[in-house]
Amino acid sequence: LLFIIRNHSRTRARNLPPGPSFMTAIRNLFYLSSRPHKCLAQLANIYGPAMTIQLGYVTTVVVSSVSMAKEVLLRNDASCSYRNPLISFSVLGHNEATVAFLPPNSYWRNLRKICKSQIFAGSKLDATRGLRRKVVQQLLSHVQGCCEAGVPVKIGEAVFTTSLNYLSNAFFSMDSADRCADTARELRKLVWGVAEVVGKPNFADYFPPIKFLDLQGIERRTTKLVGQAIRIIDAMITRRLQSREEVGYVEDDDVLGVLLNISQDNSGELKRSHIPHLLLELLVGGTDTTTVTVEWAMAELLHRPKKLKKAQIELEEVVGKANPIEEDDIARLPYLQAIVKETFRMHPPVPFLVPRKVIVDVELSGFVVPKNTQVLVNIWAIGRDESLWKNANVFEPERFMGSHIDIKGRDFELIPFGAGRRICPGLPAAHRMVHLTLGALIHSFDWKLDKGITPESMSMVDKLGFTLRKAQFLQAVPIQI
Ligand code: HEM
Repeated sequence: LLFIIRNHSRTRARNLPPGPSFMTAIRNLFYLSSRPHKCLAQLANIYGPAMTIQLGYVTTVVVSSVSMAKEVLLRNDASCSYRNPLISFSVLGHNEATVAFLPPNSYWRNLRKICKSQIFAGSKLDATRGLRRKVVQQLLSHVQGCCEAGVPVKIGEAVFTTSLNYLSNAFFSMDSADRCADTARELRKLVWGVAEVVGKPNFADYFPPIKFLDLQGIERRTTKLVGQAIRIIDAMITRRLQSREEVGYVEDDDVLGVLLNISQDNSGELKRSHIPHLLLELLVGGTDTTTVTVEWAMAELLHRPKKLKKAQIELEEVVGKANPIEEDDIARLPYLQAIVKETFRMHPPVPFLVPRKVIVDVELSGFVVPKNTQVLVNIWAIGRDESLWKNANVFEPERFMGSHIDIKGRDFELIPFGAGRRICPGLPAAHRMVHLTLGALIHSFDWKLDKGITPESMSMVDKLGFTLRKAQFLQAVPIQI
């Protein structure tokens, strides 16, 4: 109860956006903790597109419309670009070394610049095209194995492995098939574990006086997992530095090599001790988001098999039956692109963006949002807004055919990667990976649901953890085309 209502009456006194009463907040307590995106969207229908809700000690303003999202992310981008470092992300100094939780200061700008120019620039991604081709080929081999054995594929698990293989290859030249296999397996377990534990709502975030009790054990578990992951990455750094010393020069143009070079040039752009945290952040942030997108897209296509057929026909016509899909094909596959956009509209992996915080009083359409307020942009609600999208709850990729709407942060009806200065830096990599993986899965195989499940009976319920996942993971049976 404390989680929801503390200071409720005090907040009413200020010129804050309206919000639910004490009793409504209590009635919604259970719902709020399990499916907050939906609960807050329903409350926004009553209180309006800017709404105040008291979460324990944290006054929170939730915005749920295109015009209010523009107020936050465009007009007031500078003042709304701070973060509220959650306990899970602050263990072992993680928040001081990572892009997502630093305040928008000069060090954060350095890290963004490094991401933009050294990791996710078009030329860098072009250079790692072969890596993505390879890991997607490994995924298809796994699916082929399941196909021959007649067993279903756990789509989320398989795509998680693929995304992580790609990132760890690009970051550390680590191939799970080679001698580093043990380290790769260990890292996989840890990245999965970190995403699990940081996705749990931690009451202590909203009620700091009980933080020291760590009642849910989240701080303890995160510290353990993050600590183990950092040690593994640190060991890789030590090995890399040793081989640089021994050999004098090693061919290490992977991300780790590039980051080490930057940290050694004494410009202060990047601290050496921050490299493991930064790499861990990118691994965790990049893997789960891409995975749930592909899993939801596959789920929607199995839920509506005619759309799956239509996508397969497009792939056959553009790519050719006997050819594997390549990244260059994506631009010539408008229906595949429409499927991905429609998936982002209905199932944005990060439905509130990463929570923002204002550090000065900010005026939003006549309301005053006082300093230290947390600001959530409910992009799930925007994606389901019937005034923007006809039949908003129906998966209809056709709505994007011939539409100018893009996902790059300019069209506020669809901002799965956020917008403004905090927009996701991994967007270019995610764009390639999601289209390539999904395209390959449906181009190489036909799919049916597991025994006893029909398109009509399959569950499409979601659950919010670190990302917005399917509550029941998707299993599907591949069929040779
Ligand atoms: C489908 C895939 C992805 C989605 C939907 C997604 C979505 C998001 C969103 C909504 C934000 C917050 C933006 C805001 O506050 O306005 C974000 C931030 C971020 N994302 Fe992604 N992301 C994806 C993939 C990736 C990948 C592949 C990486 C890196 C490998 C990555 C790294 C980051 C980082 C470092 C931030 C923090 C940026 C900052 O605070 O300045 N993301 N992402």
